[in-house]
Amino acid sequence: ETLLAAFRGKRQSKSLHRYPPCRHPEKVMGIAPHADGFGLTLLLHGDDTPGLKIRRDGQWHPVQPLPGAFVVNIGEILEVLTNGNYRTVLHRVLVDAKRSRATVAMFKDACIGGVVKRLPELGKARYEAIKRSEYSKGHLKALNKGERFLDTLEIR
Ligand SMILES: O=C(O)CCC(=O)C(=O)O
Ligand SMILES: [Fe+2]
Repeated sequence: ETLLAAFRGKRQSKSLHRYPPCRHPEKVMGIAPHADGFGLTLLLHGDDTPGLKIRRDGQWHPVQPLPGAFVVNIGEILEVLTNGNYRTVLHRVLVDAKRSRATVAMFKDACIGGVVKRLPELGKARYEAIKRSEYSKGHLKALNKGERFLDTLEIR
């Protein structure tokens, strides 16, 4: 219930992606590695061209497109809300040599009273609480450096 409340009434945004084919797919990157910066992402494939890869156990694994099905991505904010019980996943997009690819990503924001922090019932915080507005700045800055903002919020 408190988790639902963190999402209720928050902003929803979308990105439409189109990745044209490229004869030298190894030379370009569709989307560089990142973790999504909101609460939850729903990703819909518009075709069955592969391209999405997730990072797990030090390797990139392909995500098979399933037209009509959503790929659900845990955003960094959901990781903080759940105090690390749900983990965000680093992902990237490679382009295809012959086929174009189209996706729609929907991002749902979340926070508690304007702050990104763990749900109060989840015990000792594993991440620093941070104002939603400050979080955005930090996330963007980290993104540009190819780093994860979450790593700087983690309390060690
Ligand atoms: O197009 C995709 O498969 C992924 C898009 C994505 O990662 C994003 O918009 O954050
Ligand atoms: Fe993403």
